[in-house]
Amino acid sequence: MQIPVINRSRHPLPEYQTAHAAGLDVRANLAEPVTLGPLQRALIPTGLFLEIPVGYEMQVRPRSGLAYKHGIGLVNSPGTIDADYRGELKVLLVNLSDQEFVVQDGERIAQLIVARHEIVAWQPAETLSDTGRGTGGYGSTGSV
Ligand SMILES: O=c1ccn([C@H]2C[C@H](O)[C@@H](COP(=O)(O)OP(=O)(O)OP(=O)(O)O)O2)c(=O)[nH]1
Ligand SMILES: [Mg+2]
Repeated sequence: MQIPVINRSRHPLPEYQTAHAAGLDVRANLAEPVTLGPLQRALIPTGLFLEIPVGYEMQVRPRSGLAYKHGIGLVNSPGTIDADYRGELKVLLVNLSDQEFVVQDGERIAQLIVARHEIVAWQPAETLSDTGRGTGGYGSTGSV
């Protein structure tokens, strides 16, 4: 898929790091490093502006290495980039560890996945079809 992109960052475009990676690693574009204290969050700019095709969305997902080693996640995981968004792609990092974490300029902070989505037309109804599950949820099937 081709996605028009304006790169106003000092860094390369997001890239697949291995042959069959699902996610394109995206880099922070920072004039100076950002320090995240425990439980602090920050909207990190990327310098990228995209035009995602209609009928598709982009998901911004955490990197497991940052999550495991430093407790860095995304507050809104997965972030959703809409096809009609023309602003700068930003990444909402949160520090879930008890140590400070410094986000460096050019650091790969998240990964981007493009996915097709349906467009819903609601069909108002009075009843819904019967199922074995019915209204059960939230652990109704047990844990073992
Ligand atoms: O991690 C994210 C999430 C969102 N966005 C941008 C693109 C997206 O299309 C727009 C709106 O995001 P969302 O719909 O999740 O936020 P909202 O709180 O519903 O804002 P809005 O009222 O603008 O839709 O913000 C990002 O750059 N990064
Ligand atoms: Mg919205």
